[in-house]
Amino acid sequence: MNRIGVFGANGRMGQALLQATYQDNNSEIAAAYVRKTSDFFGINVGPIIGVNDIEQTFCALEQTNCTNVDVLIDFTLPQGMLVHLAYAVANQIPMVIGTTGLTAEEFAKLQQAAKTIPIVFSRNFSVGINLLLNLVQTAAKTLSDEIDIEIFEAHHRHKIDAPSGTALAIGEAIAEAKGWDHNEVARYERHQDHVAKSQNEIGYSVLRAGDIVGEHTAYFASIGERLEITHKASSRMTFAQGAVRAAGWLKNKPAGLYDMQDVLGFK
Ligand SMILES: NC(=O)C1=CN([C@@H]2O[C@H](COP(=O)(O)OP(=O)(O)OC[C@H]3O[C@@H](n4cnc5c(N)ncnc54)[C@H](OP(=O)(O)O)[C@@H]3O)[C@@H](O)[C@H]2O)C=CC1
Ligand SMILES: O=C(O)C1=N[C@H](C(=O)O)C[C@H](O)C1
Repeated sequence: MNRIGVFGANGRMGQALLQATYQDNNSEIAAAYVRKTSDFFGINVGPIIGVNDIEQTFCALEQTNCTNVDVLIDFTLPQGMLVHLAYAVANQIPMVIGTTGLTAEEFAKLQQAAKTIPIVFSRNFSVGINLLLNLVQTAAKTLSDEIDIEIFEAHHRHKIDAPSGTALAIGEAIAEAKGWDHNEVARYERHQDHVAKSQNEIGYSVLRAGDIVGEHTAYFASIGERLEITHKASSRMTFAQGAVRAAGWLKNKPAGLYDMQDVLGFK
């Protein structure tokens, strides 16, 4: 059994991760971590995820009874993730990370940690998006440089980072296929520009509304035709099951930075 510790266990993804771990035949919930200040601290996990045959309570990292974990999973916020990462490094525990919105400095810390522990970091753990990352590279390589490339993403009203980690991963994959520096071609803002778009740019647009789980479209448009490659997630269980799969894959891997494409064998 892969004994999994879930950080941010009370969050939207945290609860989905507990469910996915519980449902996976090769995994079990070893720890459901919340902040000590959380309303969930000390209450039973079972009723929260709709099962009655587990006895764990939501616990805090500071507690010694939250140990004996094979793999840690983090879908929180960058600030929390870095604290959790330090704990994983100090205790030499492999880690699966889905937290998005990292700065370059925060990502550099993750890369540094991966020199001592194995880490799977992915901005989207769904199979579909990981296939889409390959499809957009094929489109970018095949279509002429005169094509306009734009990325649209839509998420629920609570999401705080924008563009989404997935949208940026799509843009970076396209830039790599084109041989462009993503930082130079990414265009996040057109408000009050009053200039037509230039070639060799990747424009991002963002929608936040209601309970949208996650939608992404890459547009490749020229005069007379347009290719749109779209992925729509309708359940967070898709991401959670991918992360639990990654945790199983990671368990006995050497230190290094991996992603979901490695887990799926797409590379
Ligand atoms: N890679 C992927 O496939 C996916 C990634 N995500 C990403 O996962 C992250 C979480 O999303 P979601 O579940 O919707 O968010 P929620 O707001 O529902 O949950 C966030 C969780 O993180 C905890 N948290 C926040 N800050 C800290 C901190 N400083 N220390 C410890 N814990 C902290 C919160 O605890 P508290 O309640 O106490 O504030 C909460 O449990 C986001 O970055 C999102 O983009 C989401 C879906 C898929
Ligand atoms: O915050 C979310 O909900 C999601 N975040 C990830 C992202 O930023 O790309 C993945 C998914 O789209 C859901």
